[in-house]
Amino acid sequence: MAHDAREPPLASSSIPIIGHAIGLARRSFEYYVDLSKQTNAPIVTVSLPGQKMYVVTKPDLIQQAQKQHRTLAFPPIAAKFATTVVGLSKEAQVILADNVNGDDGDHGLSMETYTAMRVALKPGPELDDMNRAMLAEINKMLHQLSAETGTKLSLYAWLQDSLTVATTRAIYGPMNPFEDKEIADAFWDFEEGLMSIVIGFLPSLTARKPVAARNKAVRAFQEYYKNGGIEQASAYAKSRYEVEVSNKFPPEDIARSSVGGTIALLVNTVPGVFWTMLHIFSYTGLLQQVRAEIDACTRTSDPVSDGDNVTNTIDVATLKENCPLLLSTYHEVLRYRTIGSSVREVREDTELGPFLLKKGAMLQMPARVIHTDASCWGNTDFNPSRFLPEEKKSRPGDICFRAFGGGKTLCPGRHFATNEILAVVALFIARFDVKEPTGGWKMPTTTKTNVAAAAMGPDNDVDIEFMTREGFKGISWAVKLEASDKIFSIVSEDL
Ligand code: HEM
Repeated sequence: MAHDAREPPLASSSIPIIGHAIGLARRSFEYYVDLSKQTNAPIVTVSLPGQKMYVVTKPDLIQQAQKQHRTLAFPPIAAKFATTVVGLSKEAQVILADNVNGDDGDHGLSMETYTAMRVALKPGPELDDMNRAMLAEINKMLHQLSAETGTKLSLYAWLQDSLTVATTRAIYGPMNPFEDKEIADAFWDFEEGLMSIVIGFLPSLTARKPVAARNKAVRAFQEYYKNGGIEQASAYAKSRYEVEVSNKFPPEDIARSSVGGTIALLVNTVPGVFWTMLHIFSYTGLLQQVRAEIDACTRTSDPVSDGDNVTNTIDVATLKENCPLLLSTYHEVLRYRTIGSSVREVREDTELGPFLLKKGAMLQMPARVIHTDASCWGNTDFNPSRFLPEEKKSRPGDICFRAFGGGKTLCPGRHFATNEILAVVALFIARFDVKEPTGGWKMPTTTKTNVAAAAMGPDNDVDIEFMTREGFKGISWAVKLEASDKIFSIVSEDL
């Protein structure tokens, strides 16, 4: 592949033509880190069979790339990815392609969907309603655990099953298709085989299992819409649906797009809770400190004025104001455990700083490279105190934190996800004691992580043994959220 001297320096490979493709297949998200160490340049050119790719390795250059969103564009890639992953019809592809990148204004399915999602997910009454519905489900899911004596649990499997129902019920309402365990399992079979659908030459042959699982979930969504399930859904689901109907998206494609949309809802939140819990359990002394913060903002009902039953109430808004170590730990888990790469298509020859990017190439901005860069973070070992307000002053700019991407495509679900993760973690820690496994905690490896995800996935589950905390037996628990007018500023754009 021709290389202009003004393009970013070429990353070398010992095996010609396919060397980088092999590296990516073998090392997954760590390959970008290998490349950045090997070249020590702010951006490198990586030659893949049939595709030129640039990998940005420094946050300043990422900021510049984000500002050029017309020529370094995300929506065209998202549209192609969605088309393949959920199997959109030809008719739907034409509708989606119309003004896909917003070059002719804000009209069209692509642009209107982004706007609808951002509006419904921004802090305010609509998001509060969705969060409250989600928190009520989370409280039920923890209630079902109530363990007076030692109980064993496979942590990841439990989180995946429970959060799938809790989250999707909050989004799709009481007729939510994922209430049916078969549909929930079909969704996760589809998600597990997602990359084989993307890479497959003829997915219906080469990715049979995930395609069949996806189609099962699609049929369940078709039934849901036919039976009017959307009428009782959240503002988020309703506004997406209304945009699709007004753009004349065919009904089957609306169901397909809903299966695709559920990926964003679930795939990063489940590992987000899993890793936050494991890091808190395993880091010496952290569980006790975080628990003391949570206990201090748990309200216990007064048996005289509130009745005989003692109820402990946790307010997520209070947690976010009064538990700095819990928040710092969550923030650090995201730094340490996210890998998401913001991807852009180079739509015309574009200058990025002193470099020339060629039309047709793909631009990757992997969070993992920035999150493991010692020039941003100093010592990059896991440090739960890193994001405490007092520590923050001695850290470089927040542009180094890339867990939710940034710029125009900054994750609009970050507030919803943050509330969900903090609520599950806080309620679990407040209610239960966890027994340290014989031989200590072992963090699962993450080599099988789906590279399209934003968070690492564990290669194996972790079995935990837990029981109700001493002195907390027979207590009822409630979780609530006062109006979230004070948001937790997790990325520099929120400040
Ligand atoms: C811990 C959980 C989550 C993480 C780590 C995460 C991370 C990300 C990342 C890295 C991006 C790409 C940003 C870019 O390209 O610059 C993204 C985009 C997106 N996320 Fe999330 N996300 C999470 C949860 C959620 C949830 C719960 C929702 C929905 C309620 C959601 C909805 C979206 C959407 C719609 C986009 C596309 C935005 C656009 O293209 O404008 N995410 N997310």
